[in-house]
Amino acid sequence: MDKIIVRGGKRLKGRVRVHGAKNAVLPIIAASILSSRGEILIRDVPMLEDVKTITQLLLSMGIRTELDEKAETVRIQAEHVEQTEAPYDLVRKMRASFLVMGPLLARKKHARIPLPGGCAIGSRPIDQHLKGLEAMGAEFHIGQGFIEGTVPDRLRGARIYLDVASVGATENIMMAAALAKGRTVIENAACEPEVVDLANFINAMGGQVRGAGTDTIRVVGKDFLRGTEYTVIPDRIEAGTYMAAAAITGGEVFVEGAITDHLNPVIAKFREMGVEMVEGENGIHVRADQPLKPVDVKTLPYPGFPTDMQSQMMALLLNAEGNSVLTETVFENRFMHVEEMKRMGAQMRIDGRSVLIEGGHPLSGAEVKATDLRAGAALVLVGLVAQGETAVTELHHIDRGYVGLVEKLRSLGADIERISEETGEKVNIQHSFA
Ligand SMILES: CC(=O)N[C@H]1[C@@H](OP(=O)(O)OP(=O)(O)OC[C@H]2O[C@@H](n3ccc(=O)[nH]c3=O)[C@H](O)[C@@H]2O)O[C@H](CO)[C@@H](O)[C@@H]1O
Ligand SMILES: C=C(OP(=O)(O)O)C(=O)O
Repeated sequence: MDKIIVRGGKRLKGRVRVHGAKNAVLPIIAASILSSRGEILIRDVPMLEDVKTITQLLLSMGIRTELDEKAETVRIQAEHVEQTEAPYDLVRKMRASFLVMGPLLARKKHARIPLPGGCAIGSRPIDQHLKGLEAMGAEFHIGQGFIEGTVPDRLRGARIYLDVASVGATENIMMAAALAKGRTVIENAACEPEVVDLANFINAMGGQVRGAGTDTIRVVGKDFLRGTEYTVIPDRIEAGTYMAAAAITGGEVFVEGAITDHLNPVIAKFREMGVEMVEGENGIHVRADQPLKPVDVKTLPYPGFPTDMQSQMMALLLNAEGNSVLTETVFENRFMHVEEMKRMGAQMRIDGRSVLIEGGHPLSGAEVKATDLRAGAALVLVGLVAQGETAVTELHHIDRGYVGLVEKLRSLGADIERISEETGEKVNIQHSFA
């Protein structure tokens, strides 16, 4: 097991490049299963553990899949899909594995996938995925920890109203609808940029998806989809994390590749806190030379403030001069990092779905554990300003979603390294990706 060691007190300065979006590339790779002709080439693929997991999943189905780490590409040839059962070992590592359900049902009329289960941030049910797919003619049977879906005839288009604007359910239904017979309408659909990216990818394969990015998506099913080349959007959450790193250290950083439109709610809150945010040609300049002001924040589905930036925002608010309230409305249990931050001197209290934060108290380094992916990044952010040394453990969470976090922060001037707990030696994660 590795840990990240960070010694606080450095002001970050420079330029950092944002990689492709994890939450866009995972559904895009899953959607490749829909293509029965030609080859798919996906560019700007972040070489993350989650990407490795989903490509292994495709390989386990007999789909030709090749990751090129240097070129940051994935090539997929899905003419033959030999296996429609997903191994538990892969699904338990990553909930997004469930995104192969829609494509498999559409393409092969069968899928058997281990139930993804709960996780650190909440129970995360899949009822909306199933409701949508059932409306299109799929039948489900649950047993022995698996969910098995079958399609007696061919999936057919349907009108589906989602009770919650779930990102994953919208994506699963959209993918299934792309090969269904007739027209599907998804109402109360999720509007996240990653949903739009998936729709664009399906269209690039010859699909017909309209309205992605609004709450009503219309899909006309096609008889087949074909190979294409596609470039994934930049990761707005990774961008937001580096924006927070600049702001928390009173630094000045150009976050290259960040798309302002995708980050509006985050940028607005940073500005309210007194951080200068200037849109550049291909990114955002962040400059923080004033004390941070406290603000209230509530997470919401897009275009609201993203839940995936909640813990990083908390790190920032701990350093604001005054009290803030941070409310989480998307997941019911996404405050696991609060106790870890308290170990570093944070003064805050959970009150139902909100956290009352008293900013401005001194923070000191401690050994803390990443309780989920974004919580891990947030603890590193606190470490950047805490006095002394912070050691962040349970790095498998961080590795799911950040390419070269340590290297990128170090290039901005942070005093940070990753060491192996067994040998005490430095680890360069970019070389440890198999
Ligand atoms: C791989 C990926 O893209 N992950 C993102 C995706 O997760 P994911 O797609 O799992 O998140 P959802 O949008 O589905 O979940 C939002 C809320 O809806 C609830 N829900 C969801 C499905 C369902 O069938 N029933 C139901 O009640 C969930 O419990 C949660 O409270 O969107 C989340 C919300 O922006 C992000 O935090 C995750 O980073
Ligand atoms: C919660 C996240 O991802 P996942 O849905 O894959 O767990 C995340 O990216 O912050």
